[in-house]
Amino acid sequence: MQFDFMHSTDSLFQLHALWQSAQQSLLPDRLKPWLLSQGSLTALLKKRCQEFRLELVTEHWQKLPEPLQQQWQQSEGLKRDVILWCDAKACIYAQSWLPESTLEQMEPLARLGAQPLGEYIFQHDSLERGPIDVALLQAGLVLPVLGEQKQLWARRSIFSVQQQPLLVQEIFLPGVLEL
Ligand SMILES: C=C(O[C@@H]1C=C(C(=O)O)C=C[C@H]1O)C(=O)O
Repeated sequence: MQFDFMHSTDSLFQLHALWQSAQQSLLPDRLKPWLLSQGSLTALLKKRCQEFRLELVTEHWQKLPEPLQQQWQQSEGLKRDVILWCDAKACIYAQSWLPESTLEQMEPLARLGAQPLGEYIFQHDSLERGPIDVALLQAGLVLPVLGEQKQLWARRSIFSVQQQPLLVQEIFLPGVLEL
């Protein structure tokens, strides 16, 4: 299935999703291990497929969403959207926000390109992962090709690397269930 992300929402913040603690959520059994995985999702996917591929959808310097401006007391950062493919199955649509202070502290994060974000941050001893929140997103708002009827589970965490924050949001696409 070819995904048309060009019309996807610019920011998942626009979806006004109901994010809840993963620990307090009733999660589907088949996705639970993926949604609760504390380690690198990239590493987990790579173990489950022959050919892993990262598709860089967008990487733009822009205003942070209002909630992140408040939380991080910064106004701008890098928004990075990728699709993680496993054996030609689209598995994860990830949208990450990296504020200016984080990029100043770790310059390679500003030029990851096709290198998975996880491969960089999980090699740092200073990496800390905040709690995982989950939400059930109206897929049609993110993936029009899936139509309104589909709902997709998503998770998000705020990481800290060398005491600098970044937000990672991951939407689990139907391909994950085929692995
Ligand atoms: C945070 C990770 O990085 C993965 C890769 C991403 C990227 O390259 O932008 C974003 C989110 C993750 O799916 C991870 O591997 O857990």
